[in-house]
Amino acid sequence: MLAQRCVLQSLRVDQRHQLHRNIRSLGASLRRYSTSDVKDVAVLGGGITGLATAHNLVRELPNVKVSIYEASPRIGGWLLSKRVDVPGGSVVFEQGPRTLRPAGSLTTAQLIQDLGLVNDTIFSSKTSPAALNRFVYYPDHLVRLPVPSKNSNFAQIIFSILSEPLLRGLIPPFLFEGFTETRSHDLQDESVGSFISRRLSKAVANNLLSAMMHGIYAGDVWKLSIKSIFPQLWELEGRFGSVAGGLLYLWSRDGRLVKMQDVKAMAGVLQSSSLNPELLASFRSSSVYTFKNGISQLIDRLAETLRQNPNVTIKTDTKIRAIRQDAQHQIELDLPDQSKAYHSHMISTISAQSLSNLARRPSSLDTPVNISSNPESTYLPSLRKAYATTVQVVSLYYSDPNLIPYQGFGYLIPQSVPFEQNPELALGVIFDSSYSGTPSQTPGETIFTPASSQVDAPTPSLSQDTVPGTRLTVILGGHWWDGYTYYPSEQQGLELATSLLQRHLDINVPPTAYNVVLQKDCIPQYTVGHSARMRAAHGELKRAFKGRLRVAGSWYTGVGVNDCVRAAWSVARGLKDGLKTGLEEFDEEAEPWVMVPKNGTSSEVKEKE
Ligand SMILES: C=Cc1c2[nH]c(c1C)Cc1[nH]c(c(CCC(=O)O)c1C)Cc1[nH]c(c(C)c1CCC(=O)O)Cc1[nH]c(c(C)c1C=C)C2
Repeated sequence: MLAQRCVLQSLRVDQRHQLHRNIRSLGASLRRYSTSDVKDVAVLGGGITGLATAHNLVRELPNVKVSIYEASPRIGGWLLSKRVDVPGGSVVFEQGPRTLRPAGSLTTAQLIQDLGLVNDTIFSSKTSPAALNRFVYYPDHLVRLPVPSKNSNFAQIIFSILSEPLLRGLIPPFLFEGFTETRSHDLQDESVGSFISRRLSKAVANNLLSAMMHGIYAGDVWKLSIKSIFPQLWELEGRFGSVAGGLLYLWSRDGRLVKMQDVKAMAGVLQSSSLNPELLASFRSSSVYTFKNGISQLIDRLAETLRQNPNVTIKTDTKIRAIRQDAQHQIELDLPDQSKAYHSHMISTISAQSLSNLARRPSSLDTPVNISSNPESTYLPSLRKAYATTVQVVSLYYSDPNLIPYQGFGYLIPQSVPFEQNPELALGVIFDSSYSGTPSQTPGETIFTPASSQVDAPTPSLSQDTVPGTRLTVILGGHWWDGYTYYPSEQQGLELATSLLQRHLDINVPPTAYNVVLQKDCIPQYTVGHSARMRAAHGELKRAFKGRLRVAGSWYTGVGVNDCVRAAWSVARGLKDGLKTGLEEFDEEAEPWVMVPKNGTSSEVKEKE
């Protein structure tokens, strides 16, 4: 409550009035919209967003029936961990996301607490190698990114900035950013690469930002949208003429820039949550976390809890063929066995393109049409061009715990690395042993010791693997494979990964165990124009489905697991509050940015007019 009051106090008078006007108009729409209209909700998609949406629905609206429709035989989507037997024990191979970030993710914290997973959570402290040691491969060796911390050796930082081709020449663009020309008013969006080249330099875009885009989106820095991916940077340039000028201004006021709707969401979370202070303290002191049996533990526990609820049905192997609204405004679904199902509301968490395909106009239902070439055939044409990158995830376990001389989360390979150094078209390598806990040989004994006095060992008591060793993941493909119709086989993927590791890390022994998986179309790409397309989709959803069909998930408001859990929370709450589509943040009338105190509790921030 204190944090909420401080956030509200930090708003300008006119912003506070605007917030009160919004609350009044929300109250008015609530009077028109009764939650008794929400009787039974279909959730399309059984990945993390779908399951978390169902969880929040039964929490918020306990009398409502929820049916989850999943096209494949298993639930969980991209979150999948596999425990594999190896000599002397077992190790966990992740096939998709593997860690979660605690920063700014109260809704995920609440979910973990609700599911009773706190004691199975492995936290990596902010001073662990996983947090401090980040490497980029450039041009033919690993470079540790200088991260200033209280124990930093500044002489070493200066030396690496001067001697490393990756970092040399980095300082002048940052020093002069404040003096570069501001964008023209007509520019509505541009690529991350183009923005960074304009404000800093092309080398920073190609060498550093492209590596970062590989690690998050497996995407192309020259296609991803600055406005969607780094909205604060875009806003700072727009407001203050330069990012540095804006940051300086915020720093001098001890504030940060956030979207008004995030302030409201935060206030909502704080109001409705009952977070355990110990869990909050663990969140504050860690950089990433995962679970003892891998990230799938979140899915397994969610599914178990949902299955125990008599109001929830999970239908796997059920591929919906079409969606429409019937004469009574109910959502009508065409099921695979030619029968129909009716629901008062539906929340779609499947891919934007699949949804656009399902929401076809009646005239186009009997004839097979290609929606990407005929926008008129769907009610949701703005979603039809969305696409995602495909990656191959090659997980490897070696029984030697001292196989590599590096400790850290792993390394990323930027777009600028020449083909001869990356003929495998790899995006990066993750050192999974860095965040997954330390297996004990005998109870209480830890295997690893920190590489230097700068770092702490990971939590010794919890560990994913039951035997010591080195676990690595090589990620191949991403945007390099855009337009491919053929991908490497499992055997080829293994060969590509091991040849890369031999060249980059001098690993010359075969892995003790491995797992190769192709994740087709797994990371949605927020390319230039994403926010404009989403704004149009918001209008299309409102017009065609009048609040009965809403969307959530990685295709819209953030690709991370935390983003999906947050979207699930807000779409479920929105159903209770009568909001319309799940894409409200793209609405033309969405509130602007506001400045709030840095920690939500510091002194009041006064904004310059
Ligand atoms: C399967 C490959 C994936 C790559 N990116 C993602 C996946 C699933 C999605 C993703 N990765 C990160 C984020 C940011 C926010 C978050 O939820 O943590 C997202 C949406 C960051 C990240 N990337 C890697 C790690 C270990 C992390 C988390 C921890 C951290 O930042 O410290 C590694 C990594 N992911 C990919 C590659 C190529 C890669 C290489 C080292 C692609």
